Amino acid sequence: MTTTRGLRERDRPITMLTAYDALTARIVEAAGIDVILVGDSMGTEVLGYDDTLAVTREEMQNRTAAVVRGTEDALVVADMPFLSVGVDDSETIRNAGRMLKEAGADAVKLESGPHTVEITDRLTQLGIPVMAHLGLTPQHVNQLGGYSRQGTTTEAAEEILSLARAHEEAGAFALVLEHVPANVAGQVTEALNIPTIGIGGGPDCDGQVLVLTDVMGLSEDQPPFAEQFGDVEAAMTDAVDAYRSAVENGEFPSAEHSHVEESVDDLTE
Ligand SMILES: Nc1nc(=O)c2c([nH]1)NC[C@@H]1CN(c3ccc(C(=O)N[C@@H](CCC(=O)O)C(=O)O)cc3)CN21
Ligand SMILES: CC(C)C(=O)C(=O)O
Ligand SMILES: [Mg+2]
Repeated sequence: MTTTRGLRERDRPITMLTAYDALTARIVEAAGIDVILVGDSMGTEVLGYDDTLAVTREEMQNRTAAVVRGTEDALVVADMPFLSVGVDDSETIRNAGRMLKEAGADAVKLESGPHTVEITDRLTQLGIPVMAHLGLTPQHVNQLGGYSRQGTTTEAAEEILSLARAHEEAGAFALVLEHVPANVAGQVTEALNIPTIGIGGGPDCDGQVLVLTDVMGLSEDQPPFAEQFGDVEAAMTDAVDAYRSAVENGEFPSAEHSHVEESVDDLTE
């Protein structure tokens, strides 16, 4: 079993992948992934929203509970959705605490910035492990104007490094680095003791994370840093199409899927 402490002691890259329900969590755990992130990417990937901002705490908590039910002992991290963190501290603590207490998550992830240093410290002290997240933070899409690469100047990279140090100091157990240059992610990784987990951050992070639907070939828009490792959409389409045509052709259900009960008389006599 992977623990938030044990993550640091791996001798190979950490693997993290998103899952959004018991079904996908069961598959991801069985495939040997170290950490399951119930990402707020759920909003665009399975709930049909245009971005992640509309996702609610209830939705994230319900899906986190489903992921926990679908796994045996995977390390499950619940992503805190837009405005479930930061409005005020007691609300943030309650929202994060419910992910552990009610949904059974092992840790929470917050999209980080200067405003999350203190709350990361507070949550950690209360016993809620925090995964930090710097670089591209998609909940800031309205300020960023898109999902562009972050930390592309020395000044911007220094800001990421300084926030990374501050969150490590505040007690974060790991740091996601999203869509930053590989040399920036590499230097941040070098400077920290906690593990970094990159998504679009190059090979020098301590681990990697991707969105499950990108990996499986089930997403409508794939970021440039993602890789499609399978074509599950084609497999699902084939199965649905085969079912539809078998029903339309009268091939399904066949005798083996049907049962005739001889003891029932002709009902129209
Ligand atoms: N399927 C999926 N995969 C993800 O990795 C992901 C999501 N959804 N939703 C939430 C965020 C959004 N992410 C994204 C989405 C798009 C780009 C992208 O296309 N970037 C281009 C265009 C940048 C621009 O808008 O200016 C790039 O060249 O950087 C990057 C990250 C990463 N996350
Ligand atoms: C891409 C990962 C890091 C994430 O935050 C998500 O899936 O919501
Ligand atoms: Mg997220």
